[in-house]
Amino acid sequence: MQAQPRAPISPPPAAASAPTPAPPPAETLVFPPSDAAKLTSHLPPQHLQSQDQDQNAPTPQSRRPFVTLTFATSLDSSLSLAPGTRTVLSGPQSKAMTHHLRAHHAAILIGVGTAVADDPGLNCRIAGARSPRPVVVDPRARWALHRDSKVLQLARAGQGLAPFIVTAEREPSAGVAALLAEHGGKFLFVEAAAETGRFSWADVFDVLGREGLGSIMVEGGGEVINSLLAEPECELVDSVIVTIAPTWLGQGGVVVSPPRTVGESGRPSAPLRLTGVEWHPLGEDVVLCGKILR
Ligand SMILES: NC(=O)C1=CN([C@@H]2O[C@H](COP(=O)(O)OP(=O)(O)OC[C@H]3O[C@@H](n4cnc5c(N)ncnc54)[C@H](OP(=O)(O)O)[C@@H]3O)[C@@H](O)[C@H]2O)C=CC1
Ligand SMILES: Nc1nc(O)c(N)c(N[C@@H]2O[C@H](COP(=O)(O)O)[C@@H](O)[C@H]2O)n1
Repeated sequence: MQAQPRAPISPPPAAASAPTPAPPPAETLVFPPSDAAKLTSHLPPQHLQSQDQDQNAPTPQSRRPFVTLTFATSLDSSLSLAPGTRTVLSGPQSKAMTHHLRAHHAAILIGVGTAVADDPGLNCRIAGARSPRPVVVDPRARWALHRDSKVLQLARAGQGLAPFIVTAEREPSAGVAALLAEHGGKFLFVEAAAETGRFSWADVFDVLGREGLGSIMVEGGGEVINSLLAEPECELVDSVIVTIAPTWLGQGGVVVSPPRTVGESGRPSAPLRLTGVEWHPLGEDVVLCGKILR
């Protein structure tokens, strides 16, 4: 076969004079009402779905938000092929379902591992739907957010919101703080455990509740999901919605597998189970909805 002519390689623009790139072309997703109806009972109550739902309240609300744990996984429970790698698992219909969830939660939360690996947009790309507030859990403030990060490009284009970064770092980068402020985002401070450097999820959700965010969809990645599925943190999860794609990613991926528990006999026991389960086929994927059995 004849080789295709290669596109000419243009020199990279000089850093100082580089114009800010235009936001990525807007993608428009459609999630049919007949599919949306199947999810209604698994969504947060309507009054908790939008940001600042308590804006008229005299004091900031402190009630803990409704928490949905939602992610896409392979048949071998992998979120991605390897740490630091973005892997497409959802087909077009289940991707649209995820964006429907984004439209019906006040915030979308990821760990800094995902922010660094994916440079995600975290907006809702269903026409006319609102976008959630992106929240990045970044205890050491290591996410090098910059003007060209996708989430800020989308915020400038009016296609999404700037992130709130939850950190334990008392003096995060002034440059990042200024960039966040310019776009309507900010750092939120939470104390981390001295021995582990980890937050308690209750503290994270409390601080988000006080920001008026009444519902949070937690998207990942692996460490965030596994720590939230561990006892006693799993008590904070109200709804679980998992897209299962008909593919195996093989060994070495970022796997969802919470810590094992040991039963009274001393033998390993299953740590968690879902109840009230529904399975909804969407394209070639299946979407599993349920609640953690208490
Ligand atoms: N298929 C899907 O639906 C999704 C896939 N992914 C994939 O997952 C992968 C990323 O997963 P992973 O590497 O595990 O990273 P995570 O996104 O889970 O981020 C992990 C980091 O977040 C911080 N963190 C997490 N939990 C806590 C806590 N309780 N307290 C304080 N800090 C916390 C830590 O930062 P620090 O190290 O600085 O202490 C930790 O290293 C990527 O490949 C991404 O593409 C992500 C989301 C969804
Ligand atoms: N639902 C779902 N399906 C997949 O196949 C995925 N890889 C992910 N990943 C999550 O979505 C984020 C990307 O969001 P944008 O498209 O950039 O807005 C990514 O960071 C993961 O959190 N999700």
